[in-house]
Amino acid sequence: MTTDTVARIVSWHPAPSKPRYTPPPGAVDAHCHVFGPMADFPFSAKAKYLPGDAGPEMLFALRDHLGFSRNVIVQASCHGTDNAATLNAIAKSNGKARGVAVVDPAISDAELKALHDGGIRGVRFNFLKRLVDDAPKDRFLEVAHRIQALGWHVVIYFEADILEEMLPFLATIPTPIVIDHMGRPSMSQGPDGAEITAFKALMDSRDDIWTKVTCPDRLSAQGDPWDDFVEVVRPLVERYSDRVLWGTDWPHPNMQDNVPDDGHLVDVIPRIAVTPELQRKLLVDNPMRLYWAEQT
Ligand SMILES: O=C(O)c1cc(C(=O)O)oc(=O)c1
Repeated sequence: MTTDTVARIVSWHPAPSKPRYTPPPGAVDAHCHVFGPMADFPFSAKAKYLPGDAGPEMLFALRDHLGFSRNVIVQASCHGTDNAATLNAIAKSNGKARGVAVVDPAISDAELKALHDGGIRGVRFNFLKRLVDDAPKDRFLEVAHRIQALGWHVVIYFEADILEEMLPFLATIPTPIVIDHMGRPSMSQGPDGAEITAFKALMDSRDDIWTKVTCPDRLSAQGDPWDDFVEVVRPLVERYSDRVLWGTDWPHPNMQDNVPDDGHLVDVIPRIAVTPELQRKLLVDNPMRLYWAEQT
């Protein structure tokens, strides 16, 4: 993408409301991103969108505004396999952020170790054709084997229509797996719909598959306050209470036509995790086990 001719996209709310719900102390926003700033951290030549700057200062201000304590920063596709922007944000967080990288499968062991020292605890494999040009399963599998020694996990982003064909690949991954946005099931099919049922079967196939119960704004067919999402996701949070993570998804890549209010996203939490215990697991215990294991 040539960065001098394309308008830069703003996909986040200019002034998110203050949530009514107060997260428990130590709550982790376990899925968010940073974009740039571009002058310091240019976007990938292969990026499928060109966002405005949404750097660490903005992310940490939002964290505080929403009542969270920590962030897990997931390398956004617009930065390709150069994790410098993500590492920069982690370095500026005073220990309050860790990250998930996207790597070139040819990465050296020394480079992986440097990512670990910079706060990375997982790698992301992205299978969305609108975001990446290729997703080589055989090479991803090699990476998954190599990160085992570091105690990392893999984060996988795919859509419900390819769940079936992903199953053999997922079964061979030797590390814990985190599925982004539940593999994007249809919410309009309801809590017993075919797509969420297939997803639960995947969750049942291994006890080390986790998921992010994120993105009502992306997945709901109804819009804010996303009642269809709540109806489908609440049973999931109860059934897999030790393997669910929550995040804002800020700055909401590609959501410029349907920008969510982050305060409203936080107010979904007590509707999908209906007891203080479920909320503590979702927001504190679970993400701490995956990302700050040495402190648990
Ligand atoms: O659905 C998306 O457009 C999207 C994109 C990215 C990314 O560009 O990395 O990350 C996400 O979590 C979601």
